Amino acid sequence: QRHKFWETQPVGQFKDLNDTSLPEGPIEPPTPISEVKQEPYNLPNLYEWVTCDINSEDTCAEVYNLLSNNYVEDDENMFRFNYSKEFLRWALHPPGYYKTWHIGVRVKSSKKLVAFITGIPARIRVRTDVVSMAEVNFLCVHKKLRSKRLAPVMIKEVTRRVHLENIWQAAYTAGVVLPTPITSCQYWHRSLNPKKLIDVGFSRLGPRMTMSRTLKLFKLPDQPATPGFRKMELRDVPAVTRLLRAYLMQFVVAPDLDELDVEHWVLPKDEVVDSYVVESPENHKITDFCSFYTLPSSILGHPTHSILKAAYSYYNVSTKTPLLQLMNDALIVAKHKGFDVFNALDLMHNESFLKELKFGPGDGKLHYYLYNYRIKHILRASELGLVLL
Ligand SMILES: COc1cccc(CC(=N)NC(=O)c2cccnc2OC2CCNCC2)c1
Repeated sequence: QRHKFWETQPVGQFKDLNDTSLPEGPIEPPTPISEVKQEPYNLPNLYEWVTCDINSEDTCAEVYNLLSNNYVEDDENMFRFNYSKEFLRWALHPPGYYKTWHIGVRVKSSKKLVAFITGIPARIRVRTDVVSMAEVNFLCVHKKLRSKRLAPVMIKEVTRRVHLENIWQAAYTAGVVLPTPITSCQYWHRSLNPKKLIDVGFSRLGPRMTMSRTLKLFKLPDQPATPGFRKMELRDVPAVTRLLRAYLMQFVVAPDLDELDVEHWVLPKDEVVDSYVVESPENHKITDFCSFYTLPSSILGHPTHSILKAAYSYYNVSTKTPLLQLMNDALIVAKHKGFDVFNALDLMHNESFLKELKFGPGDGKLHYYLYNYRIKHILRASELGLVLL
């Protein structure tokens, strides 16, 4: 009964894992748009499809509330992602987005939003192959409607709407193992506000550690160490795009970002995404760059704290400043901005700084998937250059 749905889908199947005769690339060929199912999939009777216009304040608030109350929790159900409305507008409106890929399910009678799933277009390179894909995210079914098998029909519907735009591949992540991960990343956390993290049960006081010893362990300087370290500005987009494109070429799977993508995804946006460049003081060249996005979590059932302010490592490029020093500067500015914790996955070159910068391993993994694209061998996390929100 496991993976009853995924065994019907064009994804790497566990049974094919050792079959090295299967070629890398699309599993099924595209079909003519006229042969794509033209009408939405059937929902159980009480429910109806709705396209969610995230630009509408009311709809955005409905999506925010659905996710805030029903989206992903940690393994111990102590925290739940709390994506903000401005974050959702940012995440769902990249260059070339399709409104029709922001899909909701309402109760016909009450019009209550009870489920959601999204796709956004992205060009993803796999080795030397640049593929137009959908990045699928924010799959959420209201807690009261779980195990009604709504998720498979949500996935089929977003797939259908992606097919209608002549796109045949997708990328997505999950905290659970499905057929079949292209890689699995361990997540890591760096305490910035250890007292609050211990108060809310996110972290525990280490063995033989006092609170004052713990505060000292995680203490950070007030200012970044790197000369020329400053917030990214619009005028930096061409240089950052060149840096990022060159850097991402070393990974097996990575986004193919142009200047418009970099302007959207990496330019600082208050309470959504922060990015910094290192401008060399002598020749004013941009030599390095780091970024992190803002994803708070609700703290479930705590008497005095309701929100955990978390920064998530995004894209970082070091060509002159050692990555260790660049990321320490990212920690310093994140602390300065009031974040409680800085999270990172062990993809790209992150492994090289995690332990030294006092990150601790999280209690779970994030698995990456491609839809309708076979990868011959599972990748090492360090071969992955794609960060999903
Ligand atoms: C601390 O609050 C949490 C609230 C919900 C879940 C988790 C654990 C977890 N599942 N974390 C991650 O998936 C994660 C850990 C480090 C970096 N990125 C991550 O996920 C990102 C990327 C995938 N979409 C969610 C955000 C933690």
